[in-house]
Order: sequence, then C-alpha cells, then structure tokens
Amino acid sequence: MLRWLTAGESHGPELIAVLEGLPAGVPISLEEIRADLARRKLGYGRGSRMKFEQDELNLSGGVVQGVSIGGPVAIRIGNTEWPKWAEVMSAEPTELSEKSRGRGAPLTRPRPGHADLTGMQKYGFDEARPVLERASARETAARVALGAVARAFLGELGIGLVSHTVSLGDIVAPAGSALPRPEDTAALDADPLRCFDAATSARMVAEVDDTKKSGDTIGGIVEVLAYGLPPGLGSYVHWDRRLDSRLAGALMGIQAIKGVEVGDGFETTRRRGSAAHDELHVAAGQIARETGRAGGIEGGMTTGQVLRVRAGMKPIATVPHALPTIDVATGEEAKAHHQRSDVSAVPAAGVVAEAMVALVLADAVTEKFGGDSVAETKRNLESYLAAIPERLSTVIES
Ligand SMILES: Cc1cc2nc3c(=O)[nH]c(=O)nc-3n(C[C@H](O)[C@H](O)[C@H](O)COP(=O)(O)O)c2cc1C
Ligand SMILES: C=C(O[C@@H]1CC(C(=O)O)=C[C@@H](OP(=O)(O)O)[C@H]1O)C(=O)O
Repeated sequence: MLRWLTAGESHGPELIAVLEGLPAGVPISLEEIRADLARRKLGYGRGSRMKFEQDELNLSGGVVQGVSIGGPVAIRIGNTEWPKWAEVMSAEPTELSEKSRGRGAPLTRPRPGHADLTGMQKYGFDEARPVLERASARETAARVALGAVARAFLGELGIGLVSHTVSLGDIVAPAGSALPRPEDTAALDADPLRCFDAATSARMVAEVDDTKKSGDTIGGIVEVLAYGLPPGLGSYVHWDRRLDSRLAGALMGIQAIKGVEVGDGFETTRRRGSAAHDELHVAAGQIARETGRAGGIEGGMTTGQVLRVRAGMKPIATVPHALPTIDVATGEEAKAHHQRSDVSAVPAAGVVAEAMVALVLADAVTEKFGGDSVAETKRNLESYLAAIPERLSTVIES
C-alpha cells in the first residue's frame, strides 16, 4: 500500500509531501522530479507567477545516493514568493509592518467558483486569505513531485504514462486522432497547449488570446494514458477496490476538475452494446482486442490494454472581468477580488492528472504484487503473469 500527504500554503515558506510504502531500489533522480515540476508550469494561458516561481526542490528522506531505501520519501518545495509574504503568513503571531499591510488586507469579496465563501463559513474565518492559501492549486506542485517518484517505480516495471490536452472550451482535437505515447512527452511539452494535433493547438492558442482579451477564463479536457499495465490491477469485489473508482476519486481531487471519464466514457452511453465494447479475438496465440473503448478497464480492473482516462477542468474562478459577489464585511453587493490569475491552466492540469494516475497505479501495483524491494515486486509480477494459463493469456499493450 502506498500513502501520501501534502502540506503547505500557496504563499507559505514551502510545500511538503510525503510518500510512504515505496519499495527500496527505485532509482530516484532529482533532475527528473525537477523536470516534472517544470512541465507543470508550462502552458499557454498561465499567469505571471509561473514565470518567476522557482519550485525549489529538496529531497530530505527516503532516498540515498539516488535510490529509494524503503522509508517514507520526504519532499520540500520552496515557494519563491515567501519573502514577500513572511509577515502575513508567519506561523507565529507577527505585527504587520507598513510594507505588509496592503498584502495582509482582509479579502472580504469572495470569488464565486473558488473555495472562498464556503471555506469562511466552514472554518470560521471572516476573510478568505486562510481559505485560498490552502485551496490554491499551488499544492499540485507537491503532487507532481510525488507523481514523479511513483512514475520512476512504475518505469522499473515497464509501465509508462503520458498526458495531453484534448479540448479547450469548445475546440476539440479531431475524434480518432492518434494517441500519444510516453516517448511523445517532450514533443507535447514543446506545444503551447500540450495538444497532440498541431492544427487544433493553433486554434486553442487563438482561443486563449481571445478569452484573455475579453477579460475571461476558459477550461478544457485532458487525457492520461498508461502503457504496459498487467491485467488485474484493482478489483470488482468491492466498490472501493475498483481501479476506475480510485482513479476517478484521484482525478476529481484535483482543484477545478468537474468530470472524469474512463475510456470513451459518456460517449459509450450513446452507443448500442454491439458497438460499445472491446471484442475478443485470437492474435498470435493470445487473446487480443482491436478497440480500446473501455479505456483498459473492465470490472474495475486493468485488462492489459492501454489505460485511458479523461478529466474535465472548469474555467478559472478568478475571472479578470470580476464576477458579482457580496462584500461580507458590509453586506453590500461588490465585485469579487482579483489580483492576478491564470486564463487557462488546462495544460498544467494534464501534468497534475498524470501524477495522480501514476500514484493510483503505483498504489495498485504495491497492493497486488507487494515487495519490499522493487526487485521483489518485479519477481512477483513476473510469476503472476507466468501463472496465467495460456488459454487465458492476453496481450499487454506496451
Ligand atoms: C494547475 C491549476 C492552476 C489553477 N490556477 C488557478 C488560478 O490562477 N486562479 C483560480 O482562481 N483558480 C485556479 N485554479 C482552480 C482553483 O484552484 C479551484 O477552482 C479552487 O481551488 C476551487 O476548487 P473547485 O474548483 O474544485 O471547486 C487552478 C487549478 C489548477 C489545477
Ligand atoms: C501558484 C500556482 O498556481 C496558483 C493557483 C491559484 C489557485 O487559486 O488555484 C491561483 C494563482 O495563485 P497566485 O494568485 O499566487 O498567482 C495561481 O498562480 C501554481 O500552480 O504553482
């Protein structure tokens, strides 16, 4: 079993992440974690903070000489903005000096669509600062760092992941487009929208420009694919052991994600059964399928096909052309507070979704195959696959 936790605020000193249950012997490269953190900052439409935020990475537990040793992996990511916020966000009671008073002014005009108002009600605050500090998706940097570690573990077992943007607003990559593979990641990261179809990407860039010009924000859909998964991760025997349920929970747990689809998802509901499933054939003496409509999951378990899940992100709540709200200090109608924000963070959401899928898959792998060292996990995986009788053996799509 893998467990993970994150802590820290958007303008606090640092984010903290802990991953417990990772077997020993996984090669962990700080450079690779840094590269993933840099990928999360990418994307046309992100706000000014992504230009100067440094994501200062420290690995302070669980890894020695580039290899995991079986203990909890502890990660710290420094927030570049901290010096400016040190008084306002101080853990100790601190009198605000003149220079911090503006920054520390109470935020009493909650943004519709963000956690501001309900957070104030729930936690007993009379302004939104303590709410937005933790609700902010700054926290996703910590998850991406954990996801990089999970991906290194999966990589040792021949499992690879990739994510891409499939739509922005109503601009959608053509149906039936080629699916990217893990080795396409660098090319995807070089695209302003992390979209695999160049013509669609160009239209998305224009859409971001138009949205920005009109003082608005925009959402979209990202897709994560995983290759090389053995059949049988997850289970049908209980709702909370289903892999689709665990993936959906992890993806819905990303800030601003409002919908998740597995495989063809809602499109499947519009088909007849004869055109909705992935028929079984024999190819080269093994059971194979010609379609991947189910997204590589049946009965809450991986089938050995490519795993394909999608997450839909709503438009950013901090709309520059600020939305009507109430000033909770006066009870008067007002405009929501706005300093700066992303116009769209859909490409970044893809990188975060990839990290969450990596963590869920790594957890499912440790659950099924165990192992205190990655060599042991690998042996257990190989002996499981070898024990599947030939007449039941399926192709693993890697
Ligand atoms: C990568 C990423 C970046 C985000 N950037 C912003 C932003 O700049 N401004 C904003 O208002 N919301 C942003 N959000 C969304 C908010 O964090 C989210 O709407 C808020 O926490 C409320 O949660 P909910 O939308 O799930 O209800 C971002 C989300 C993600 C995943
Ligand atoms: C800091 C990040 O994203 C932030 C997520 C976010 C929100 O409300 O979710 C609001 C913005 O924060 P700020 O107002 O400080 O610029 C984003 O920049 C990040 O992704 O690293």
